[in-house]
Amino acid sequence: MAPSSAAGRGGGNAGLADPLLAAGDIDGARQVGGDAKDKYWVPAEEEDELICHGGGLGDGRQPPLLYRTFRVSGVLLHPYRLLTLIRLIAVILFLVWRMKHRSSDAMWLWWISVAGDFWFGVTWLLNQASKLNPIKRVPNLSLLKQYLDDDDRLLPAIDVFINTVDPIDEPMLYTMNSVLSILATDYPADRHATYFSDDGASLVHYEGLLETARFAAAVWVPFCRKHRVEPRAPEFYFAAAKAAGTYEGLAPEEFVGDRRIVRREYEEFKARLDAIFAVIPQRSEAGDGGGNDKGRSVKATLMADGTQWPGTWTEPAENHKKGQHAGIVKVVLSHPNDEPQLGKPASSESDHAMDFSAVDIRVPMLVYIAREKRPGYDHQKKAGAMNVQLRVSALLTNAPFVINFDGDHYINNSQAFRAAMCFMLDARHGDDTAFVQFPQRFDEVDPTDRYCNHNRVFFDATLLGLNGVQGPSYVGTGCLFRRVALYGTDPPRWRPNDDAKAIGCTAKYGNSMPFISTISSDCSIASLPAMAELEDVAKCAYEDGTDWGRDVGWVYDVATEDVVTGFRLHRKGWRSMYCAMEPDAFRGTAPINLTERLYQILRWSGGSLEMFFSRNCPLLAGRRLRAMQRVAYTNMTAYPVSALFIVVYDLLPVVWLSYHHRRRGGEFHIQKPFPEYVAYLVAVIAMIEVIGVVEIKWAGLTMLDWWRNEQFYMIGATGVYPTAVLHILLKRVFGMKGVRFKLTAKQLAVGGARERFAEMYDVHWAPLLFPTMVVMAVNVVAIGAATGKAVVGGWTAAQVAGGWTAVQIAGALVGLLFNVWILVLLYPFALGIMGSWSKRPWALLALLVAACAAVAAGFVAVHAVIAAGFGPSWLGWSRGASVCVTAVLPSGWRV
Ligand SMILES: O=c1ccn([C@@H]2O[C@H](COP(=O)(O)OP(=O)(O)O[C@H]3O[C@H](CO)[C@@H](O)[C@H](O)[C@H]3O)[C@@H](O)[C@H]2O)c(=O)[nH]1
Ligand SMILES: [Mn+2]
Repeated sequence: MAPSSAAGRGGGNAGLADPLLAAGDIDGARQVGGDAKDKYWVPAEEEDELICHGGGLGDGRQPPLLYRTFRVSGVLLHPYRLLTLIRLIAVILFLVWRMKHRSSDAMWLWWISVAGDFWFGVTWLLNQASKLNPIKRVPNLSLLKQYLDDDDRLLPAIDVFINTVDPIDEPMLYTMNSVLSILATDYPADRHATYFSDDGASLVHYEGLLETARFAAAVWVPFCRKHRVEPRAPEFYFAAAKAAGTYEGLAPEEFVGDRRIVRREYEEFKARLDAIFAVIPQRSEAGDGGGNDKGRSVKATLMADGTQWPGTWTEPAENHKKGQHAGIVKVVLSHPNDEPQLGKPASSESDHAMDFSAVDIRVPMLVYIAREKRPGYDHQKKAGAMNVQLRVSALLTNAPFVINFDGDHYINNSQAFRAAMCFMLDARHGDDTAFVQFPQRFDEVDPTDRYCNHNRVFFDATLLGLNGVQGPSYVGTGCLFRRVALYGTDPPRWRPNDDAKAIGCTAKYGNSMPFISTISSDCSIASLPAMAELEDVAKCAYEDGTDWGRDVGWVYDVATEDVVTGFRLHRKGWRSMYCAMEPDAFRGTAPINLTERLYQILRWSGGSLEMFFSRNCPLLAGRRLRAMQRVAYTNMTAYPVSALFIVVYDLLPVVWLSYHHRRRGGEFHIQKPFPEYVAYLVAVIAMIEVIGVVEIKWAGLTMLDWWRNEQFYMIGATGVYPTAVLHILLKRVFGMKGVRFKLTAKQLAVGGARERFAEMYDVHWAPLLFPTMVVMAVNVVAIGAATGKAVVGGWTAAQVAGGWTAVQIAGALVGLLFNVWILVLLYPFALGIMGSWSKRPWALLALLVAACAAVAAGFVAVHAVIAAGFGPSWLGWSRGASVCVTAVLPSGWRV
C-alpha cells in the first residue's frame, strides 16, 4: 500500500540501507540534519532493550546488534501526546455535555447521533493510541557483513514466493520482470530459490518462465552482478532516466558497451515473451492433439515437445479449464552448486559479447507451480496458493525463511534480503521475530496520487506506531517470514522447555511423510524428491481435515489473508519488525482506476470485518497479544462499522424534510442548544487536523499525503464501508458468501501504446459508485437550497420571526461550510466519475457551481410559489441539511 521523496543514494551499502545515517557513518551516533524526513528522529536508549535469546546463526557466537533504534524527538513527541490527551478530554466533555442536554427536535435521532459520536470518539482513540510511541529501526548492513566474516555463504537461505493468476490481467512482462529482479538480487545464488505460483495454470506462464530463465542466466544476472546495477528489474532499470548513483561495479570502462548489448537483448527477450501468446495457439492448432484427443472437437494445448499441457487450455476442456486441472510442479532452473562459478571471457562469436570471466554466473533455483484445482473445493485464492508454495518449497529447499511477492512487485533495492536478516539474526528480538514487513511502494501512480494509492499515512505513520508495540501488521507483498512460525510453533520466549522444533503430525500437517520430516530437519537440498511427492502436496484434497489455513500456514476464509495471518502470529506471542529502506526495498503497481481502487478497499474493509467476526477476533486473543497491539487490531478490523452511523447521517436531510413538512415550518435542531453543539463539533474536528499536522512532521509526510488520506476515508465511508458491512451481515445472518477476492486488474503502462495514466480516466460504472454519488447530490442540494434561501431573504425573515441571534446565523453559516467541506473531501471521487473530463478540473468546479445554482434557482422559484399563498414554508430544512452532514466528518479514524 506507499513511496517517499527519494533521498540521494549514499555511497556504500551502508548508505543504501541507512536512511537515518550519512553514507558510511556506520556507528550512526550522528543524526542527519540534511534529510527533512528524519529531522525529528533521535537514537533510542538501546540499553533498555533486553538481550534475551542470542539470535544469530546458531553457531555459538554472540551476534552483534544488527539494527539501531530511533524514536521521535521530544520536540514533537510531547506535543503530539499532549494534543491527543487534550482532544480526548474535549471529546469526553462533549459527550458529557450532550448527555446533560437531552434536547432535540427528534429524540430518536438524538440517540443515534450520540451513539455515533461516542463510536467515533472510541475509534479515534483506538487509532490514535497505537501511534503514540513510533519507532524506526535501521538495519546495519556493514555489521552484518562483519558478523558473517565477509562470507556470504553463511547467510541463511530464503525461499521466495511469487504469485500470479493471469498473464493478461497481470501483464506477464511485469511478472517476469519481478522474477528477473529476484533471480538477480544481491544474495548468494545457492542461498535462495524462487517458487512461482500460477493460479491460472497457463502454459503461457510456464513458457514465459523458461524464456526468463534463459535470459537471466545468459545475460541479465551476470550483467547485474558485474556492474552492480539497480534496480534489477530490466523494465524499470532501462526506464530510469540515468543511473543515479556512482558506478559501483567491477568494470567501469565496459559498462556503456555492455549496457547497450543488454538493452538490445532485453528488447529481443520482450519480443519472445510477446510471441508466446501467439505461438502456443498456433502450435496447438497445427498439432494432432497430442495423440489422445483425435476425433474430439477441442484442440489440446501443446507444449513445445508436442505433448499435452496438463494445466488449462486455450480452448477450455474437461480437466483442462479454470478451476479444474491437474497440479503441476516443474523445476525450471535447478539448484546451483555451493561454489561460485565464473563465466567466459568475451569472444568474437556473437553469443559471448560480454566478458563475464570475473563474474559468478550461477542463477538461483526456479520452480513453476500450478496447484491442482477441482470443482467443489474452495481454493482459498492467494492464501491457498501460498500454502502450496510453502509445502513444495519445504520438499525442495526448505529454507528457514520465506518471503512473498505479488506478481507485480519487484525488488528495487538488492540489499533488501540482507536488511531483513539484520532483524532476524539480531541478538535482541531476532529469535522471537516471525516476520519483517517492508512498506509497499508504487510506480505509475499519478503525481497527485488522486486515490491515495500510496497510503503514506498508513505506511509512514501507523506502521511505525505499531513498530513501537509488538510490530507492524502483515499487509501482504514484501514480507519475510520465519518458516517455523508459519507452521504454528510458539516463539522461543513462550516456549518453556525450548523444544525448538515443532513436532510434526499428520492430523495437523497432512499425510505427506516427506513433508512432515522436513519440519524438524534443517535446510536440505540434498536430492530432488520424486515428482509424485511434490504433486501430492499440491493437491486440493491434501488439506482436508488438517490444520492448514487455520493454525498452520496462511489463514483461510478471510479476504485479507495478510492481516489475519499476521494476527495469528502476534497472538502466539511472536513479534514483527518494520523495515523501510532508501531506496525502497520493493516496488509495485497500484490500481489508479476509481472502480478498481474501490473494489480493493472493499476487499480490505470486508476482510477486516470478516476477521473481527471470526475466531480471529482481536478481543478473543490471549495474554500473549500485547494490550496496545490488541487495541490496534481492534481498530484495524472494526473500523468499517463507522459506516453504519455515517449512512444514517447521510440520510438525515430526508428525515429533516419530512419532519418539517409535518411540523409546518420552523427550524429543526438535532441538538439544542444548537450554537454550543456546533462549537463543540468544530473544536473536536479541528483538533484532528492539528494533531495531523504534528504527525505529518514526524512521519515526514506532505500535507497532500495527509489530505488524500482524509479524502479517501470519506470516499470509502460513504460507499464502500457500508457495502462491506452489508456483506458481512448477509454472510452472518443468511449464510451467504463473504467478500470475494477480486483480482485488481493491472494495466501495462509501458510501451507508449496508451497514454500515461489512461486508466485513471476510464470510468467503469458499478453499483459501488452510487451511494457516494447520492451523498454528493445531497450536499449540492443543501448548498443550493441554502443559497436560494439567502437570496429570497429567508434567513432574515426567519431571524426576525424567531428572534435569531448572531450566534445562530454563524451556526447556519458553519453548516453551509460543512457541506462545502464534504464536497471538497469527495472531490477525487467526483473527478473519478468524470472520466477524461477530469483533466480539466475547472470543468468540475463549474459543474458543481452550476448544480448549486440550479438548485438555488429552483428554490427561489418554489419560494415564489409559496409566497403566492400556497401553504407554509417547509424549506427551512435546508439549513438542517447543511448541519446534518457535519457529523460525517470524523475522518482519519481508521487504519
Ligand atoms: O486466486 C488468487 C488471487 C490472487 N492471487 C495473487 O494475489 C496477489 C495480490 O492480488 P491483487 O489483485 O494485486 O490485490 P492487491 O489489493 O493489489 O493486493 C494487496 O492486498 C492483498 C490482500 O487483500 C495482499 O495479499 C497483497 O499482498 C497486497 O499487495 C497477486 O499477486 C495475485 O496474483 C493469487 O495468487 N491467487
Ligand atoms: Mn496488487
